[in-house]
Amino acid sequence: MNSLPKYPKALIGPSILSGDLSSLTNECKSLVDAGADYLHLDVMDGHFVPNLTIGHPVIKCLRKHIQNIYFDAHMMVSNPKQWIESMSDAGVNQYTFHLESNIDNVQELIRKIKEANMNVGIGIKPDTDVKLLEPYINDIDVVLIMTVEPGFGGQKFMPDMMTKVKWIRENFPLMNIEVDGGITLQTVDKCGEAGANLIVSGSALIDSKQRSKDIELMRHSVEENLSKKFNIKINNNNKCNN
Ligand SMILES: O=C(CO)[C@@H](O)[C@H](O)COP(=O)(O)O
Repeated sequence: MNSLPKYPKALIGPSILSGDLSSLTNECKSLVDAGADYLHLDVMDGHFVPNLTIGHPVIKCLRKHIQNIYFDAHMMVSNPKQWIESMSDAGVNQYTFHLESNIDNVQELIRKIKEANMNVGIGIKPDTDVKLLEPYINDIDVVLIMTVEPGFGGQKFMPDMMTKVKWIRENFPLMNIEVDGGITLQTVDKCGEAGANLIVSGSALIDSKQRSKDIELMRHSVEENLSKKFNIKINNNNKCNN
């Protein structure tokens, strides 16, 4: 079984979007060596967002070179049902789709992702009401709160999104809450203070000259906040299992 830790832990998942995609394996290995807890893979289809990135053929090749890390696929695609089997076959551990994409039946989509042996995430864009997630939260593994408009790396963090994170942490205390977009050493504190525990950081970590230290600083900030504000205890085994 591919799993996240049972209780919310502070985990750092670098996004490879701003990395050197011509050397994806090396880029990912360097992030894993620097202490990444998981890798966040941004999949874009040019319809749901105005950008194109990588798909399952690339991820499948990547998986042949990197086995011991959890792959979190952020599916910024119009038809998330279409890619479930191929992403599972490519070695993806978590399939996060967007509530705003074309979905006939959300529960059926969740079921199909689980049947394909992947964890389920649901993401929402900045303009989407967090309460729309409520009917599904107990059936999924991760909620993804976008802190920028999806589509591009290097955008500015939207602090207003922290009210959504707080609402989820207060109402679903054990939920894995992932935040993504504009997260740096300057903005990560706000994420942990609001109750986020899964931190996606792209350009800040890719461009860093001290990735290992920055990953550690980000993790420490989130651990401190989770334990102080929400009494969520952390143990040392932080890795996600693949
Ligand atoms: O999903 C996305 C963008 O759509 C993100 O994963 C970004 O790639 C994060 O990059 P930074 O904002 O941290 O540079």
